Amino acid sequence: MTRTLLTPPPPLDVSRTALFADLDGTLAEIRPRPEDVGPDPARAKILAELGERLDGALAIVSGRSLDELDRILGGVPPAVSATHGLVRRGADGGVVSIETEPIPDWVLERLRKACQQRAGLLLENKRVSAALHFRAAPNLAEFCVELAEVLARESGMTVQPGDMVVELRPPGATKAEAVTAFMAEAPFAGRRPIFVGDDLTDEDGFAGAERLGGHGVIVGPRRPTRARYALADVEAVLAWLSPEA
Ligand SMILES: O=P(O)(O)OC[C@H]1O[C@H](O[C@H]2O[C@H](CO)[C@@H](O)[C@H](O)[C@H]2O)[C@H](O)[C@@H](O)[C@@H]1O
Repeated sequence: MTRTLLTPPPPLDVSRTALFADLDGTLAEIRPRPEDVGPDPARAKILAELGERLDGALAIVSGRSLDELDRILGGVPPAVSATHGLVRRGADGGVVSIETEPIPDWVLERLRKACQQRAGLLLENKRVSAALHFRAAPNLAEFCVELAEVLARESGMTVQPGDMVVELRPPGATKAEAVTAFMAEAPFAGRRPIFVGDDLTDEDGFAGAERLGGHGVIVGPRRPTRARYALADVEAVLAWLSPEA
């Protein structure tokens, strides 16, 4: 982990790189609510071109559900990992779900009740996990984390902290395992993994890339990090990934 000043990454070596990118805060600007993020023609063009330049070795590795990723990205690139590594779709379109049990109803009910009783909280049901968002009520951060911890103890689920959000998810796969699984398959195998992301779960992605001889690129000011390079914001990421870079 480092707190020292990190420099921007060198231009992508597209012939040898497998690129893994987070979505929110990395390829898409943070918005007040998850549903405020939608398709974007400029980003879509950059990703389509990048996928071609990398011969398909491009995957989005996100905390979003698979349906959400398809709504926002329109299936480009085809390779995605959803719900922090619990679901994965390969470059060939095959979907692998590591955990298929839906989040228990009683857990959802307790989260729903908390949202009904406190203005500003938002529940995102991702079927195998649930996110309690407090971006509109930052003063409730501690309450949300404590509630998630209680529910995790009672349900055997895991607490996943994030950017103005706390999630409950089954224990198991992380973004690191998603990177490892992609790297065992064509067209990723034999390339050097680079993972770009902004949030806490992206540290798992950075670790996964490092373990296979690659590295991480952190977006924004969050520190400490195990990433080797840094980019300031979404705009800088999209510029780095563009053919003109
Ligand atoms: O791994 P990511 O692709 O970065 O997904 C992480 C979470 O992103 C979404 O929430 C975040 O973005 C929202 C839209 O900008 C924002 O309103 C929220 O405060 C952020 O936490 C998504 O809703 C979550 O399901 C993802 O886990």
